[in-house]
Amino acid sequence: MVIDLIEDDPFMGEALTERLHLEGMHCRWWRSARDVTEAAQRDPAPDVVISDVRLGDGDGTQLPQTLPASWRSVPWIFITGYGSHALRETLLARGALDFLTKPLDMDRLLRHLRHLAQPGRTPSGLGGTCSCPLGVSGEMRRLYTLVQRLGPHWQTVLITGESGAGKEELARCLHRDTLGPQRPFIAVNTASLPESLIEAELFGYERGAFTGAARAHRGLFEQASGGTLFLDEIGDMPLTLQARLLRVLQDRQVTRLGGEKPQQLDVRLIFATHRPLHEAVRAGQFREDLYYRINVVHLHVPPLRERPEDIVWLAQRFVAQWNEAHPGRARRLGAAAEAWLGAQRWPGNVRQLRNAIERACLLAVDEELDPLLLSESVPESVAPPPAASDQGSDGWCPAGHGDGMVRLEDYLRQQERAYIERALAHHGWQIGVTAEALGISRKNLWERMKRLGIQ
Ligand SMILES: Nc1ncnc2c1ncn2[C@@H]1O[C@H](COP(=O)(O)OP(=O)(O)OP(=O)(O)O)[C@@H](O)[C@H]1O
Repeated sequence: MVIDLIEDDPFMGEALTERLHLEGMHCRWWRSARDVTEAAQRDPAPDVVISDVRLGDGDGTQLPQTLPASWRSVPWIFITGYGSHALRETLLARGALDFLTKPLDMDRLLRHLRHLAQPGRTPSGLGGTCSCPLGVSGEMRRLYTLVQRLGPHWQTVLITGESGAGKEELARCLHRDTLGPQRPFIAVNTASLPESLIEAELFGYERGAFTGAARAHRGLFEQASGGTLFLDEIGDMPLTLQARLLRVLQDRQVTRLGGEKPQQLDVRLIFATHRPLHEAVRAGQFREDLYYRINVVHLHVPPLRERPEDIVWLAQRFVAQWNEAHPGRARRLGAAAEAWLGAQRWPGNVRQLRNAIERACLLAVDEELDPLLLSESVPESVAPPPAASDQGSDGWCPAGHGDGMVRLEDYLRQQERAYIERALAHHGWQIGVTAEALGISRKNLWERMKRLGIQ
């Protein structure tokens, strides 16, 4: 993998190139906007660009626009000593992979580079005006490209992905971008409705169709007419209803319960499930004919842990949403909080991340969110509960100063030690494998173990 570094500060440039060479990466260093512009006329584009924002002879953020298109289509990471939240948002929205402030979080930079170097990854770049509302990772941008290609014509779409990964968010995005926000979007969780009610809710009923049907009721198919009906948890739908749904898909008509006149169906149906449907088919819990019928256009939302570039981007969005809804109680993520967020696996996906941010925003005393506060919102976080002997009187915090708090450095050191020990145990104390899993070099792991007293 070829990395191009654009950096006018000689110390920073030298330190970075040396470090990347030590990590076994090939890095070319351009000291000015002019140098890289000349290089771009004669050399092929690298695999990734790391660029300073303020260059002696130009603005690094404008540089991509002046370079050939092939240079814009690779990932760009911006680094700066003068970070602003607004600039960060703008660059990420434009498609930058990340925006790092100096002093650089080297581990985070290396994580990105190693991730990009993995075989089979198709990184995406700045794409000019491209702005993906789903995330900044290559995976989410690819999904968004698919959404745009689908256009308004497809009538049936299947979305799969773990719970909380963003299936409904994708469905809403598909609806907005291809049918338009003014059309109806109706979401229904088929697993949350009692079996006896689902049919009446979906198909509607005529007056007197059953005891208690005092007046006619428009079903969800009718209510979503001209727009989208999003049917969530389709894998848990009862078999009897599956048969009825299949008929709807075949005839594209719906009839109210107790009614006689079928109505033409003018609705896009988006089905979603967190269950592997083919397994449900094999287990006899899902009709095979229905499976083939709905599995024409299939979009898969990867879990958050498989697209770590999205974590901080999403977190920033949630903080920005909080700030908008709570004027005068501004919150912001500092480098420590971002590093902590990026190190989590988020088994509950984006929903869990959103909840953690909202809770921390609510409970925070200071503007900058404390990683400790965030970790309390994530019970499955890498942070193990402190040993009983370490707990303060209220049981949540290691004893330190008189107020029950410990210094942040001590807390982070404790977390780092526990995480590395856990990783080592998981990988049978094999240094090489553990270092690779943690995204650091063997040497780096040895150094950390020595510093943290891990034997
Ligand atoms: N790309 C995204 N941008 C902003 N918010 C998102 C994104 N993806 C998910 N979310 C938020 O995360 C939460 C969970 O997302 P969503 O409901 O779409 O997940 P899901 O996969 O449909 O979950 P489930 O299977 O449990 O229904 C929601 O609050 C949603 O707004």
